[in-house]
Amino acid sequence: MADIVSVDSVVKRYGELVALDHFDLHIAPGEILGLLGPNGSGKTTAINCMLQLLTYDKGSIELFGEPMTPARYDLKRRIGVVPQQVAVMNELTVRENVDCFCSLYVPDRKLRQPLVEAAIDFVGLEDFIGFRPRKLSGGLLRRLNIACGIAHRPELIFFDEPTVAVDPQSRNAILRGIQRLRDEGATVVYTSHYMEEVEQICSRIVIMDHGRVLAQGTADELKRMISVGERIQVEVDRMPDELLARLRALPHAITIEVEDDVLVCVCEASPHNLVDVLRELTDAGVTIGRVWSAPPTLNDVFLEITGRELRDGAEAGR
Ligand SMILES: Nc1ncnc2c1ncn2[C@@H]1O[C@H](COP(=O)(O)OP(=O)(O)OP(=O)(O)O)[C@@H](O)[C@H]1O
Repeated sequence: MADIVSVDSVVKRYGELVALDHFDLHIAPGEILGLLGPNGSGKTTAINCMLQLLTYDKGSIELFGEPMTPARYDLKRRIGVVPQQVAVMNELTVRENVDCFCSLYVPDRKLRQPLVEAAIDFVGLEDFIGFRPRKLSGGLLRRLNIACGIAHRPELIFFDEPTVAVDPQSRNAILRGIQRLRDEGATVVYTSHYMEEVEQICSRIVIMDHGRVLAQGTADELKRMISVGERIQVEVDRMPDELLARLRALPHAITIEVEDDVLVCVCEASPHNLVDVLRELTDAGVTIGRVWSAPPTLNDVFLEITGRELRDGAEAGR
């Protein structure tokens, strides 16, 4: 089937700054595509170019197999946007807000009414229909933002960091909702700083930085692209320097550190890593507590591919 989104070699400059540098993106129908990148990597710029909210300098963008231009209202009607900043009208109630956004696409009030009800049910705001936004918690506001973006039943939906500053219950409701939208036939572009969310719901992930695509694939494919194969952690009572040196000389060791009496060994993939580490520890007479071994995370992928943490300092505490 033809791609729903085809972005080819798009260049977007803000003065001297190249925000998109020959950016490519192809999305098949029914995908939940995770667009991952550190702050300032160009995610929002890419989305805004696709939506024609920004002009770009070079390249081409097709949506639903048609060239996307600012005047293609027929295509825009088939798209839903849930922006990063909550964008609702404070003087309107929850129901009026959803109705107002939906009316931009569905002018007929009779046709609109069931769509508005369905969107409110979808995000679980039935008990709040008469509330004005300032009476809603951060999580409920985000859910209202989503209802406003999806009420007209778009085929392609952009979620730009929809779970920032959201309580865990609302976050889970939002993630389940996105999966349901996909199950009902929508294609989704999802940007987030939270890798566990991306891993949970996205069928494919694109990692970008400096306006370029650095890697793409399923979470498992991305994990196989990097050198890290395993992270072994062992509780130890002590760690003599010469033992640390021996561990660092093991054939597949990448980094060996001790953090709060836990030895953390990041290794390349090999069937013998755990046996090798434990043998060195027992030979040295170190007392061993709990032992964990885990495959690489998307964070490892991100770090190795971009050289940067996905979360910046302000958000790392979440
Ligand atoms: N209107 C603008 N004028 C000038 N530079 C801009 C403008 N908007 C964005 N930029 C710059 O373009 C680059 C890409 O920004 P963009 O907002 O697309 O990144 P992002 O990946 O969405 O970041 P974040 O995760 O923080 O939302 C950044 O260096 C940013 O400072």
